[in-house]
Amino acid sequence: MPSKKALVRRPSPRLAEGLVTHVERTEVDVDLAVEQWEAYGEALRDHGWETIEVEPADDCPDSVFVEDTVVMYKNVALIARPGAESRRDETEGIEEAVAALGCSVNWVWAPGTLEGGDVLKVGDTVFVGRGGRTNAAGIQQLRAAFEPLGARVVSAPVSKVLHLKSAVTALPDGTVVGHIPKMDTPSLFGRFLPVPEEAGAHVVLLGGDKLLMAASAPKTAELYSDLGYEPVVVDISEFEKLEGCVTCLSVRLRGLYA
Ligand SMILES: NC(=O)NCCC[C@H](N)C(=O)O
Repeated sequence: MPSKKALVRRPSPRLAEGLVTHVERTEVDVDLAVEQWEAYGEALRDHGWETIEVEPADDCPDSVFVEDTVVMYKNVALIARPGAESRRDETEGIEEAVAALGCSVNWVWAPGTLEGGDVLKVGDTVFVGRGGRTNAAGIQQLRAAFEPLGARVVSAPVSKVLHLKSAVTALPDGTVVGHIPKMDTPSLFGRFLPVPEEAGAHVVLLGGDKLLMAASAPKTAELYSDLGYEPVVVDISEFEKLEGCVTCLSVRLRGLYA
């Protein structure tokens, strides 16, 4: 039976200093963010996930966005090399966490940059966004790490949003969902469903028909319900102010041998 473990990382007290690139900076309520983070973890646990806290990285304002620090494929963890220099120190704690779980560990090396938010896995296809945070060398290294394990790596331009997964994720049947105004190349994704809200494009697959998604996408939640899915809604407003979404607050591990 596949493991259902999820890595999460407690928000830094410096969260409000987190990076913003494609949105205007607005004030972040750090206490509220911590409450929202607790509720997010609760939602994972309520649906059978064991949450594992990565050692906090309090000097790194964006460290709560743990997804960006590692990419998992089967039992192999590829430690990212964030394109944002202020995020580079975040990877130390994640290395320890994945090694402790018995993963085989690989690294992205300079001049490569890669952030986990740019990587979308749909079965054995691994889409990787080439944009502000992930460069061509990073993509080549991802290919070298995962193609020998059976992955097919497909690269996609990303210019309108922070990461590939700020624009697209996928439903349990592999249909890619995205908000077209934020996408560079909708035709790249094969079976594709457009959704009416940007945050509606972000789903975390909790298992079965359950989709974890943000409260800021009510029309898309209705669309998913109509299609037979069960949205599990969490409010992540304070993270959205920093261009975070539901996907970036955890790393789900399903391919562990343990
Ligand atoms: N995977 C993600 O969507 N990560 C969000 C990162 C937001 C953070 N403020 C950053 O700019 O790096």
